[in-house]
Amino acid sequence: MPDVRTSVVETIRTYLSRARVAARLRQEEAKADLAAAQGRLDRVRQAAAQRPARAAAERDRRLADLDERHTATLADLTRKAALAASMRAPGAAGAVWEQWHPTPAARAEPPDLLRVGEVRVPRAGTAPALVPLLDRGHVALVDNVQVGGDAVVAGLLLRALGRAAPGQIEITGYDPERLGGGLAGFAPLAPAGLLTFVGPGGLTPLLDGLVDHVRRINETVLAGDYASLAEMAAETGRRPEPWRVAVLLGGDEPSRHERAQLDRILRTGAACGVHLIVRGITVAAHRTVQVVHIDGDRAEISGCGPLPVHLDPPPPAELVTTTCRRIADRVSMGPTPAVFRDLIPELTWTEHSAAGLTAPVGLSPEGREVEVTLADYPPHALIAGPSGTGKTNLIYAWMGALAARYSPDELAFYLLDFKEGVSFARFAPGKRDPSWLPHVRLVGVNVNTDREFGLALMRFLGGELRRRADAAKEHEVTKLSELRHEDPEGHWPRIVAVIDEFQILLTGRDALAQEAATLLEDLARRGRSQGIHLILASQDVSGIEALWGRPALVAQFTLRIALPKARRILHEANLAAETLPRHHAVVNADSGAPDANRVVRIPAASDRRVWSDLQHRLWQDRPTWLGPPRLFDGDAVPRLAEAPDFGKLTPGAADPVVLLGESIDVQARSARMPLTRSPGRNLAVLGTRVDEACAVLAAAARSLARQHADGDARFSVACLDPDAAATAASLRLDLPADTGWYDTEGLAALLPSIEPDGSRPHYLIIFAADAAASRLAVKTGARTGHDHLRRLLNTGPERRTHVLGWWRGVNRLRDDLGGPGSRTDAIGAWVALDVQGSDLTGFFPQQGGPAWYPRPWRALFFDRARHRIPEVVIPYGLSR
Ligand SMILES: Nc1ncnc2c1ncn2[C@@H]1O[C@H](COP(=O)(O)OP(=O)(O)OP(=O)(O)O)[C@@H](O)[C@H]1O
Repeated sequence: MPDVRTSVVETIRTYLSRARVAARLRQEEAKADLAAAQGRLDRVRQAAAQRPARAAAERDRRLADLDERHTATLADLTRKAALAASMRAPGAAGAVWEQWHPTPAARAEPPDLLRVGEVRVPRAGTAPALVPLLDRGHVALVDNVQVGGDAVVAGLLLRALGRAAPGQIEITGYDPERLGGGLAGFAPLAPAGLLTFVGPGGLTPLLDGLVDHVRRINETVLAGDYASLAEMAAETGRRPEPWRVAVLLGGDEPSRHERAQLDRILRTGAACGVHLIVRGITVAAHRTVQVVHIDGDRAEISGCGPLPVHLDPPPPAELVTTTCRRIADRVSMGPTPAVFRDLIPELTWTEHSAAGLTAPVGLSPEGREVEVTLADYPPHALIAGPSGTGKTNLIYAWMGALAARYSPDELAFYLLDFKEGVSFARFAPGKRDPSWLPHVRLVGVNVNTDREFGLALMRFLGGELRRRADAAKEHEVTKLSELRHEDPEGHWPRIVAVIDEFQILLTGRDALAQEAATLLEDLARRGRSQGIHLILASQDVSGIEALWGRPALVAQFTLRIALPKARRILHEANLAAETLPRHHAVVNADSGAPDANRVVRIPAASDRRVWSDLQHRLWQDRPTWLGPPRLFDGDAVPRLAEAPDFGKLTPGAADPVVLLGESIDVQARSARMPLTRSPGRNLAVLGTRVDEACAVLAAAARSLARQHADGDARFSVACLDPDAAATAASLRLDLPADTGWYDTEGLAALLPSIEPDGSRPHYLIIFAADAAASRLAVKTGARTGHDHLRRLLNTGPERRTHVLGWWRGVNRLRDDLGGPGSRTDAIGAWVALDVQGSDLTGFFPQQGGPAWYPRPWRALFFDRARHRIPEVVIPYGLSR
C-alpha cells in the first residue's frame, strides 16, 4: 500500500515537475514574444517618426529633377530658336555689329527676317529677336525714349541694305521733327538716289507716291501673273523693282486721307516691295505690322509674345556711312546688266514651232521678258549697230533662248559670219570642246572674202524652200503649219539662217552678187510660209543700203532690232536708237514704226562659260540621229581622205570621176569631173602655184586609183618640175604598183608609144607639162612630141585614154595645143589657180573670160560639158 502511495506521489511529482518546466518555458516564450512585439513597436514608432523627412527629401529630389529637365528643355528650345533664327536671318540680317558686313541675298533667295535684339532666357541662353520687313510687312515702333528707337530704325535699315543687292533698296525719310537727323548716317545714299527726304509737308505726296507704285507694280510688273514680287523672284529669279522703304518719324497727326493711304500701304505694300517703318505715328493694327514696344533698352515685339527683348545697340556710325558709301558707289557705276540665265526656261524643249518661233531676247526696263517672234509675221529680222555695240552678243542671246525652248526637231540653225572672226565657231565641235549646239546644221567661220559660202547657203536654202513648197503642194496645203499638221511624221523644223555682216555677200556687181540677191529676195518673200527665216546683221548703213536698192526685199524684214546708234534700220523718223544706253536694243516688229518700239536690256551671252553650260546641257540631250554641223572654215584646208564623196568611190565604176577639191556648198561635196568617152575629157590645171597645182592633180589621181582594182587601169605619171617631186613620191604609194614614172625624156619616148584601143583605161598624169615643151617640139620620125600629145588629147578620151596635166600658164597650154588660134576643145575641163579670168578667154564660152580674181588656196573649176558658170573649189590638202 505505502508503495502504491509512494508511486502515486512520485508520479504526481513527476507530473508537477514537468508542468513547472512547461510553464517556465511558456513564460519565457511569452516574454520573448513581448520583447519582439516591443521591438516592432519601437521600429514602427521610429519609422513613423522618420517618414515626413524622407518624403520631403524625395519631393525635393523630384523637384530638382524637374527643374533640371525644364532648364535643359528651355536651353534646347533656346538653342533651336537661335539656330532657326540664324537660318531665317543669315549674314547681314542677323550678325552682331562687331562681325557685321553686307551679304546680299542670292538671286531667288528671299531676304526674310531682320534682327533687332535678343531674347534672353535665364539659365538657358539667348535667341535673336527678329522682325519681318522686306517682302513681308511693316514695323511700327512705340517708344518714349529717343535712343532705343533710333537704334532700331538704324539697325533695321542697315540690315535691310546689307541683305539686298546695291540699289535694290530705296529709302524715303519723313522726319519733320529732326529734319532728317534720325537718318543722318545714311546720307551717303542720297547722291545715288537711294535716299530722299521729304519735308514737313511732304507726307501726303509721299504716301500718294507709294500707293501709286503699288498700283503700277500690280498693273505692269505682276500683271496678274504673280501674286507678289517675292513670288515672281522665287519663280523667275528676277526682281525687277527695288524695295521701297519709307521711314516715317513722327509729325502731326495724319489727316484722314493720309491715314487711308497708310492703311492701303499696310494692306497691299508688302506684295509690291513697299514697306513702312513708322515711329511716333499710330497705325492701325494689321497682320502685316510688327509692333515693337520699347522701354529703354528693353522691348516687347508683337510677334514674340510677352518675352522681353534686349534691343541691340545702334550700328556703329562708321559702319553705316561706309556701307552706304559703298552701295552708292556701286550704284553710280550703272545698272548691272540683264542676265543670260533669265532667258533660259527651267524645262528645255517644251515648245512647238508649227506656228512660229517665240523667245525673249532680253528684259524690259520693268524687268519683264521681251519676246520676239519669227513666224508668218514678222518673218525675218534685220539687226544693225556700229561695231562693238553687241550684235553678235544679241544673236547669241536670242539663239540661246530659242535653242532652249525648241528641240532640234522644231528648229534648225544655219550660221554664217562674214567677219574676220570665228564668232559662230563655238557652236561647232572644236579641239578643246567636242560639243556642238544640236540645232546647228551649218557654221561658216573665217568666211572673209569667200562670198561663195554665202551663195552656197542661199542656194541650199533655195533648194529647201522648193522641197518644202513641193511637199506642201503634195499635201494640198500652202503653209508650214498646215504641212506639219498634214504630215506629222515629216521632219519640218523651222529654219533660221543667221548671216552676220551679210552686206559682204551683196557687194560687187558681179554674177555672184546678182544670184545671191535674187535668191535672198526669193527666200525673203516665200520663206515666211515655208518656215525659213532670215536674220541678217550688219554694222553700218551700207549693209542695209545694199538692200535698199530692192525695196521688195527690205519690206519683208519687218522685225528690226537697232543697237545703240544704229542708223536707218528703224523708220527714218524713229530716232530711239540714238539715245539707247549700252547693252540695250530697240526691238521693233513693225518695220521700225515709232509706236512699235520696245526697249530691251540685252544680257551678256558672249562669255564662253555662260554659253557652254547651256550648250553642254542641250548637247547631252541631243537626239541620236543628229550628227555635228557642217563647218565651213575659210581658213581650213579640207582633206581628200575625209571627203564624203571620196569615201563613196569604189572600183568598177562605168565612168570614173575625178575629184578635184571641195565644192563650196552645204554638203561638203567634191567638185568632180566625169571621165566619159566623150571628146575633150581631159583636164588642165593652170597656174604657177606648185602646191595648189600638185594638190589638185594628186587628188585627181588618187580618186581615179580608188575606182580601179589593181591592173584594171594603166597609170602613167610624168613629173617634170623638181618642186613637184615630193607630191609625186607620196602619190606613188597610192597608185598601182605597175604605174609608169617618167621624166622629160621618158615622156617624149612614151607619147608616140601610146596607141589607145579602148580596152583598158589609161590615165596620163603630167606635172608641169609645159616643162617638156622644147623636148616635145623635137621631131621623132615624122612627128613631134607635141603632135603625139595633141593626138592623145584629141582622140584619147573616146578610147578611154585621158590626159590630166598641169601647165604653168595658159599661154603655155595654148602653145602645146598649137599656138594662138588653135582649137582648145580638147581641154574639156580646167582648174585655174593664179590665172586672171581674162587670160582664160579661149577656154571659156563667153567673151572676156570668167570673173576670177586669184585667191590663195582657191581654184576656179570649169567643165564645158556640165557648167554654165565656173565654180570655186578649195583644193584638198597635199597630205594624204
Ligand atoms: N548686253 C551685253 N552685256 C554685256 N556685254 C556685252 C553685251 N553686248 C555686248 N557685250 C560685249 O561687248 C563686246 C562687243 O560685243 P559684240 O561682239 O557682240 O559686238 P558686235 O556689234 O557684234 O561687234 P562687231 O560688229 O565689231 O563684231 C563683247 O566683248 C561683248 O561681250
